Amino acid sequence: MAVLTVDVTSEDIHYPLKIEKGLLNHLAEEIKSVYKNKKIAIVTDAHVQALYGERVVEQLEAAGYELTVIVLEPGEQSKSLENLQHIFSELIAFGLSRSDLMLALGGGVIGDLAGFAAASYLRGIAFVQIPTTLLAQVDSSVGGKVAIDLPEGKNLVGAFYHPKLVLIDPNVLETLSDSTFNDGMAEVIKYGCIHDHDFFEQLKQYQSRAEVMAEIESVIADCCTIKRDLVQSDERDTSERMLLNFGHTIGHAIEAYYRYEKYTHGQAISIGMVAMNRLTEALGISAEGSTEIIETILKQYALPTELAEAADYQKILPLIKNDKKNIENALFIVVLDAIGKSRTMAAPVDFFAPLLKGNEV
Ligand SMILES: NC(=O)c1ccc[n+]([C@@H]2O[C@H](COP(=O)([O-])OP(=O)(O)OC[C@H]3O[C@@H](n4cnc5c(N)ncnc54)[C@H](O)[C@@H]3O)[C@@H](O)[C@H]2O)c1
Ligand SMILES: O=C(O)C(=O)C[C@@H](O)[C@H](O)[C@H](O)COP(=O)(O)O
Ligand SMILES: [Zn+2]
Repeated sequence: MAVLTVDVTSEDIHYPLKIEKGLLNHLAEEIKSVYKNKKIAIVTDAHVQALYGERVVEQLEAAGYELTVIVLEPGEQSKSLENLQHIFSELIAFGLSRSDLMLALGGGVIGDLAGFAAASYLRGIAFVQIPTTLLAQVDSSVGGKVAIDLPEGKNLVGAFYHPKLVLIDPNVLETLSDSTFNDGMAEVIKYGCIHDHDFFEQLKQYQSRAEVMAEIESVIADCCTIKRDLVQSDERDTSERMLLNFGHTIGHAIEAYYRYEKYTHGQAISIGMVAMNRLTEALGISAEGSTEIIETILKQYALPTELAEAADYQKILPLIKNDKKNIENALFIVVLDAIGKSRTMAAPVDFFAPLLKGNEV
């Protein structure tokens, strides 16, 4: 088992990320290591419940826990205020107290939503993340960003609230659809872009999902290590942590513009990374030819690199004003000087203007 620890010493927060094939089969002993009471509320979605719900419930019941399982509709639209209210009502009906536990079993949608419910229910209860998508195993379960979406923008209401434990079992990735696996690859590729050229080159060598899966534990550990280090140096997202937002300024606007229906998070940030780098390459900030290299690797994972409707670029731009990286009226963006080397910068007022012409830079 690979164990990484997240230490946010300024907040006295320390928790392990455990990565092991088959970890889901000895779940109860892992939960026992961080939780001594009886009641656990499991939040999951219908796909994950059908695949893994019984296995999780059987083990926890056999270990003597008293459970309730809250099952939500799969998909981004579930990361909503309505579902937050629904979860609170279920927790109250179950009589979950401040000293009890919530377990987030699912992808990034479940982790973000249940995590925010845990952060705010009774002003905060303990929670454990069991991420079941590649995206959640390499990114969303680590670092304590929890949130819901609003029609006005992604993750606009949330908190920094860390789990007590993150249990990552790569075996559960076997049941992902190709498209959901590829969503996770968009964030994996992001890590190469922002931080590690060698890692990016390694990703270029993989010819298929099976080849990635053959080395999945180290791929997950490499991504979690990059994220853990950035989170530890800037938990509240005011400096280095913002680098994790490469491609997200445009990506989040795309998701919101299409009401969280047309593009998944992974697909939207794939388009966002390419659009952002194309703009900065044209300005001479990013290395010549880097956009094409990024586009090529994203296409290897069947990720979109352009909006289906080029005219829509101009329609998504107004949503960028709601980006959380903005300071007063200044837009803050993440740019690559080269693949593997990123920084933040204040964007000039007309920075996004070329997109208004339909993505012709
Ligand atoms: N908090 C963070 O730091 C952070 C980081 C990155 C992304 N996110 C958020 O994560 C969300 C996207 O997460 P996602 O891509 O995991 O989407 P998701 O949670 O919607 O999961 C995608 C699909 O996979 C299904 N699924 C989950 N596990 C499965 C399994 N093992 N086998 C088969 N099907 C399975 C789900 O039911 C769903 O249909 C977005 O809301 C994004 O904003 C948060
Ligand atoms: O953890 C972070 O910090 C990230 O930016 C990781 C992103 O991949 C993730 O999508 C995150 O939810 C975006 O956060 P936001 O603050 O831009 O909503
Ligand atoms: Zn993301």
